[in-house]
Amino acid sequence: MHRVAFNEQADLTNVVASESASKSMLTEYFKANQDHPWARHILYKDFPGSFTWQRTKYWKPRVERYQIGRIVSANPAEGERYHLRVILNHVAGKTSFEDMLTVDGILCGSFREAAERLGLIEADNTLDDCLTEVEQWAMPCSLRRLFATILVHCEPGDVRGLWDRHFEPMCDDYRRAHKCTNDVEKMVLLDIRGILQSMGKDIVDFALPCIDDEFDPTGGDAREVIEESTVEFDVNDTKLASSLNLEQRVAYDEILVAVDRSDGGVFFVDGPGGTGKTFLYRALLAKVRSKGNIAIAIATSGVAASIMPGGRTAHSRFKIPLSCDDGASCSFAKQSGTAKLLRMASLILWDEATMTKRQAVEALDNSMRDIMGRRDRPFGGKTVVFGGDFRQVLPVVTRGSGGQIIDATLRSSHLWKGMRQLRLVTNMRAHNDTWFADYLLRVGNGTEEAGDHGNIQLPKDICVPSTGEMNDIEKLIDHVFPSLDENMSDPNYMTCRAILSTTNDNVDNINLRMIDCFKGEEVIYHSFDSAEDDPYGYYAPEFLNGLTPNGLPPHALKLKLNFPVKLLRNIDPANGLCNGTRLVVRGFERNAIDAEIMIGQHAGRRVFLPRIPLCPSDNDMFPFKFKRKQFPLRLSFAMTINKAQGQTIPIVGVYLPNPVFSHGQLYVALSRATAKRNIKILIEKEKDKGKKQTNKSNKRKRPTLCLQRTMKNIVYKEVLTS
Ligand SMILES: Nc1ncnc2c1ncn2[C@@H]1O[C@H](COP(=O)(O)OP(=O)(O)OP(=O)(O)O)[C@@H](O)[C@H]1O
Repeated sequence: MHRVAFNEQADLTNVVASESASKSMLTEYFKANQDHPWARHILYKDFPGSFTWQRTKYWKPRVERYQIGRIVSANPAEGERYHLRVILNHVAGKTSFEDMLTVDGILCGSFREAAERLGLIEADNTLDDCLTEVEQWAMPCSLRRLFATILVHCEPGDVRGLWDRHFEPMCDDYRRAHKCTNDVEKMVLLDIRGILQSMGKDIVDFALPCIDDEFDPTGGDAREVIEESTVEFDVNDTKLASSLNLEQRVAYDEILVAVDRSDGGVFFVDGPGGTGKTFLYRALLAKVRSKGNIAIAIATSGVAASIMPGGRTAHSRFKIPLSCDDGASCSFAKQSGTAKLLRMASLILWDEATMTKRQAVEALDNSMRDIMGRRDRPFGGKTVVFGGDFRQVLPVVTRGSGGQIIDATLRSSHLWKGMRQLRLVTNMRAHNDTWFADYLLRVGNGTEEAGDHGNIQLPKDICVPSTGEMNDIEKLIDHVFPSLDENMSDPNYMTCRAILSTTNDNVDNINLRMIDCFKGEEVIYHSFDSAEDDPYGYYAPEFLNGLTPNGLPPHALKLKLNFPVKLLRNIDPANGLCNGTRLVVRGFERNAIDAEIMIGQHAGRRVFLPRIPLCPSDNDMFPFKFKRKQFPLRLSFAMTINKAQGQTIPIVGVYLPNPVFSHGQLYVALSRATAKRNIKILIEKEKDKGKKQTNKSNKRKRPTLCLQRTMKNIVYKEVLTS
């Protein structure tokens, strides 16, 4: 498959028969791979970096000078030529066309089939394959959950076909106990309906068989009420009340008095990181729920929600508009299930409220006054408890000034004055290291003495020392992940450690290094990318493959067994699968990933994830609508500081190649640790940054890095003063 240039007058038979015509850059690339085993890891497009193309038609190993290569383009409409190119762009070391067509020992009939088998282009039946692969060894209940996930997140075209083809494996457990096929079908449908409801969807929106009302055990109750009234409370949590410290006890008693009186009350539990706010919430939730009453636990972020029993994000539970202005309301009606739930609830508990925009809280207040018919009482006279720490990260206001951020906080709300303040002051996370606890508080309050450039001094023993013998990042990695080889399959080892940094780029940098440190076979999942509104194919697939906007997984997702990963979407918040949930990879299929939840009340649960279509959250990022079909996962050896808020991480590394840039970031990073000895921080600075380039050749020199012991500490004091 190559082009031949020949003279107009030449005899075509001779042209075709000539040795020169049988050679092309591609056939000689195959030959070079046969002759030079060391070249077999080099992709075709990168070949000119190591070889030069000779006039006499062969690739000669390059002696010096690096060169960038180029590969002729092919449009998807060109069929086989395009698919050949897709394989060349992703697979190195091929030695013949036949070798290119051979995948897992099977000779494919076309490059399209080979690319499909390699997972480089999307097959027509990936969703069917996903279910079939998981059917081999998953329990029917896990299959039903995967089926519901596919309905909600994968945009299946033929829902009824999927149902028909996969019904049998989904009903295995029910069939063993029931003879009647009709009954079995209704039971499977009811289970799927429940799962869909927990994902915020209604089964009637999907082309599935109807459920007879006589089979409906819910008796027509609103799903929101059923969900919350059936949240199981951990019996151990009911015992937490006896180990509350004095400040927690005062708060606990005062809130419960308000709940028992049913006459309302709005509280704000104010405590620096680690003072046991979440511990207190668990005790409160268990107490109220153990009496058969409804306590709604919500949090601003998915991660914080997944730590609380029965926790949901505030936006999903109360249908708060994602961007709401002053005077907004939640988008549920007075007769809706959400309104019914709110009227029935004895307690509403909102964690990490300091991270939410005040307008979201005001929207809930507005709606509650309405549905309770008590416009004069905050939250319509319900007992509502907010909690958080203004020393930590505040609401995100895109490109907002300090003033705009402060104005967006709950503290600037008209509701703030009416909130009864309950203060926690004892750091229970670092209670064995009082020096560290005091130091953290000074950092959080902005009272730690700052030097000339507004930087604060970090304790010498928490900074990675620079010895010049080893790469400094590797020293940080060694501190956080010691003896990785022996511990890589231990979920406890993985759960209690992470490296934190400010930006996604820094985090990706660390995660990529960790891939090589981790033993085991690497599996690469490639995404299927498209520009939705580009019918003429102006945006080439490899251009789209090169994009990795915030919040999306990479085109080539590299995984190994037991890798820690984090979820990038709210797949099923009610069952612990929120944006930010930490998981461990336990198994691979071509179209499904088996993972185990690492933290929160659902820790230990196994879930199957399909590839799902994902779009960037910022619609204006590109001049086209970018869509990536990929597993919604990123590695989580390292994560951003903002994502770590709310989590206790006993062994923490902090990587700061550039200064922190927002209020509370340094404090959140440091305060995840339980003691000074469990945290290491690496602050790099370019040595000659700011100095003028004197190099005459004007070549950019590789920057030399030096380690620092000082760091900027951004604290908006206005938000901390009462
Ligand atoms: N009364 C207590 N007895 C024993 N341990 C406690 C108590 N209160 C809190 N802890 C422990 O202290 C640690 C920090 O508590 P918790 O996560 O509740 O703090 P937090 O205020 O929610 O922190 P953050 O603001 O960082 O989310 C946890 O490991 C928790 O189990």
